[in-house]
Amino acid sequence: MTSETTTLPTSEQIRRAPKVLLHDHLDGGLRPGTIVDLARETGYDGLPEADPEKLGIWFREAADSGSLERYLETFAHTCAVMQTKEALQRVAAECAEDLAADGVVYAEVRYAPEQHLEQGLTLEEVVEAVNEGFREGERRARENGHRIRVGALLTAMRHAARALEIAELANRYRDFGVVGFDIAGAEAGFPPTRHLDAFEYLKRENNHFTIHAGEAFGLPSIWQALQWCGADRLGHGVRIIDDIEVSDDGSVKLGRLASYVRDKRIPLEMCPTSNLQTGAATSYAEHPIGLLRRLQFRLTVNTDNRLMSGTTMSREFEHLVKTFRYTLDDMQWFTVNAMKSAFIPFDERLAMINDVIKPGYAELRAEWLFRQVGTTSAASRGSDAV
Ligand SMILES: O=c1[nH]cnc2c1ncn2[C@H]1C[C@H](O)[C@@H](CO)O1
Ligand SMILES: [Zn+2]
Repeated sequence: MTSETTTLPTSEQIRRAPKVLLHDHLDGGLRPGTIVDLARETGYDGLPEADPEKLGIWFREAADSGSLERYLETFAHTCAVMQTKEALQRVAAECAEDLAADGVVYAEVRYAPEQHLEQGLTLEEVVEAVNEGFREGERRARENGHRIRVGALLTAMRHAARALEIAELANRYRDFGVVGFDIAGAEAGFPPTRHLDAFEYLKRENNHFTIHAGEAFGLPSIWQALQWCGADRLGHGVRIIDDIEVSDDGSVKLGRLASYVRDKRIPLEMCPTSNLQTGAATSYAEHPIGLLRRLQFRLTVNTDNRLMSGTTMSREFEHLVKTFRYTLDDMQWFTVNAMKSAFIPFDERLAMINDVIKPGYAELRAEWLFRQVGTTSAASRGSDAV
């Protein structure tokens, strides 16, 4: 049988397929050329390279250290050039444009407002500048024939002590471009319960949050994020694999925490390339996404930091297609999972799934029907064609 359900999608199809991105850092996705421009405009002289191409390579290599802590050091340069309203607007607009050009139809992009106050902006000014940038990027994308909707997630840094303040900020801008909250930064030594007050506040406000957990630290971090803090989703969560036993005969046994995560349909924001760089996984082939997909966890595919990982949503899917032979059906499964797990209202998620995602994949799946037949004669093809 020949149909798109059995053949692998091409790079072009992967790019055109509607995609949903839940885990992408604004300060981890700048265009290298923009960093160079902004450094010149704002007088930042700390960049390790002045040439955009070399700078892009520098970020990828510096982030390729095998350690989350060293990976995070590279953000000093991106945050350094994101300290004015104009810079934040430009970076946010380009982010929306780049995602849309890559076929992303819905994205939740996160950043830590507290990291953009060095030149006197207030937290509110930061949020409003980024929101304006996203709206501008959505407009420009539309002019170029793409449709995208971008929501912001406000991140608090886990080594700092401003989580409650940032959670309040997220709540205040809830109907104005901000769809949720997150904590990020070094995981080992900074358990999510340090910020329990922020999570309890958001729960009382019926608001949504995700927590980076189970990336550089294992099960205790995931357990705390879910059972103490009440996270709606897990940023990464790959280490849940530590609670799953695969025997030599192929049988699989889930521990209590892994069972809970699967039974409760807790969304896992998988970021394969980022995990290879920080040492959370050793190769695409051995990335837990393969097993977790087979076990039907609620998995989503994400970029984390497009600049540091030299990646895009399409590239992440290309790696998965090549490694696990995922089809368009698999891509749709990941995409519907992501849309179900988004922080916008249910009716909007449903409309995105039914009116944008499913028709988009259906169109791609139907392409083989319209492929032009060659000049081969019926005789040379044999007589058993149906
Ligand atoms: O993968 C990550 N794990 C933990 N923290 C991260 C990761 N990627 C980026 N961050 C941090 C660095 C950024 O400055 C911050 C806000 O986007 O979030
Ligand atoms: Zn992240």
